[in-house]
Amino acid sequence: MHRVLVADRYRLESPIGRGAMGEVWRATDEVLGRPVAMKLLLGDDSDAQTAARFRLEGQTAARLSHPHVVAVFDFGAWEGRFYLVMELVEGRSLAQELAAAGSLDAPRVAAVAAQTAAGLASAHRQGIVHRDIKPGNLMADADGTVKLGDFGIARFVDDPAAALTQAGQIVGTSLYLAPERALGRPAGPASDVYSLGCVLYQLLTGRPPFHADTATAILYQHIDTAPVPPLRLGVDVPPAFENYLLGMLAKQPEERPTAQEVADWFASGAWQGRAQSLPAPAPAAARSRRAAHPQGAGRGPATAHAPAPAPARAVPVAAPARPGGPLPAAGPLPGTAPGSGAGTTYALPQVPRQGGRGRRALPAQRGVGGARQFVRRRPRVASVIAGSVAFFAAVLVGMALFSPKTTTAETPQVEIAVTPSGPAGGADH
Ligand SMILES: Nc1ncnc2c1ncn2[C@@H]1O[C@H](COP(=O)(O)OP(=O)(O)OP(=O)(O)O)[C@@H](O)[C@H]1O
Repeated sequence: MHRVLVADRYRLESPIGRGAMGEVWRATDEVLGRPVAMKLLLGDDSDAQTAARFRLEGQTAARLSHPHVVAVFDFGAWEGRFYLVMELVEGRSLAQELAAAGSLDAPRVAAVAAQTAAGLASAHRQGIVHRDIKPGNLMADADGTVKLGDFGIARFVDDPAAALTQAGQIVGTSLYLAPERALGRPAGPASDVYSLGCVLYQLLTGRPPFHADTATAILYQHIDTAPVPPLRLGVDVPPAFENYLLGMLAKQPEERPTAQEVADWFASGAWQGRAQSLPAPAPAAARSRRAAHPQGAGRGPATAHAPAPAPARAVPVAAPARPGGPLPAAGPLPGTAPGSGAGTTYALPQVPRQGGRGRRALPAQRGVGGARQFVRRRPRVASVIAGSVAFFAAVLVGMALFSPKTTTAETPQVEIAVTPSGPAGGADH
């Protein structure tokens, strides 16, 4: 295969690596006389679905032209194998960078955030969701410029027919999968922002926000566990950076910033800021407008924002973790009200939005309405609590009515079995 000429034009020089769908080669475009990267679909994987996904990767990426997206030059078939010709990124992926360094410092991660989010925003403006943001798909060239590649499982937001995955199958890596996708809902631009948040968290701390022995356990954590703030892990990161990152990891898609907002915020240098004050609730009009576009699809190009973020909401914090120690066990998000003393609260800095768009306040901030919101978001938890209360009441009434006149020491013990309850709609992976 070495020094082979593909399609009478591309001379294969040396292998770069191999992924799930194909092998990537360093090659030379002999017509234009420039180095390129060529992905060749693996011979033994060339079923119709894989070939369709491979073609879609080329067509999707070819629609994008952005300094932080790997450019696609050509696509074709040669000797029964599909190939994709791309811009050659002379460097290494962030997965490799991470493996070599363990973790990256805050300025480097902020640069990665700004650049990747800018590339992502350009895809979102085209109606394209990447769906597979992970360190291996972020490539850094020799001067550290990051480019987003591998649109292999991207699909157009507004084209459900383009779904090339089998029904019920969640494509993507569970470590970076947004909660809504773990629940089997479609991916939207906000899902990419969540995945990027997971990647940034991993770059900063050396570990993804959630990890467990099984993909299912990880999915549950994405749905219902608050990430441990990086500062609690002993990571040297400015509080404003941490707050914003936790906002990208919000469980509700509509509470996350858009990719363009992420790009602008990190590029502005606001991440170097200090602690935020407690948030003010967003205006009702802004909330309803936000809810009308939960995934951010169909928005026009995002606008530039002022560098200083305004706090918008508090982020519940998980139990303290020992720096460098294991993550706390999975558990439900605490509904801790700000200032309740049950845990530190963090304010999410909010980039001002054009037209006064704002982020929703957390239930705890909305007083009585917060309880209603909690019940709406956690129907199973609420029904388990209600059921347990009713059960206890029935037991007490029964004991009062039917128990013989005995002393406390003679009263038989009542055992109550609590049935564990998980999130609805858990997905197979
Ligand atoms: N345009 C490119 N320039 C330079 N290296 C590239 C380019 N595209 C991919 N690579 C490298 O080639 C290797 C294989 O990439 P590929 O996209 O096929 O798989 P992957 O992203 O590692 O895994 P998967 O596709 O299974 O998610 C990776 O090391 C990647 O960094």
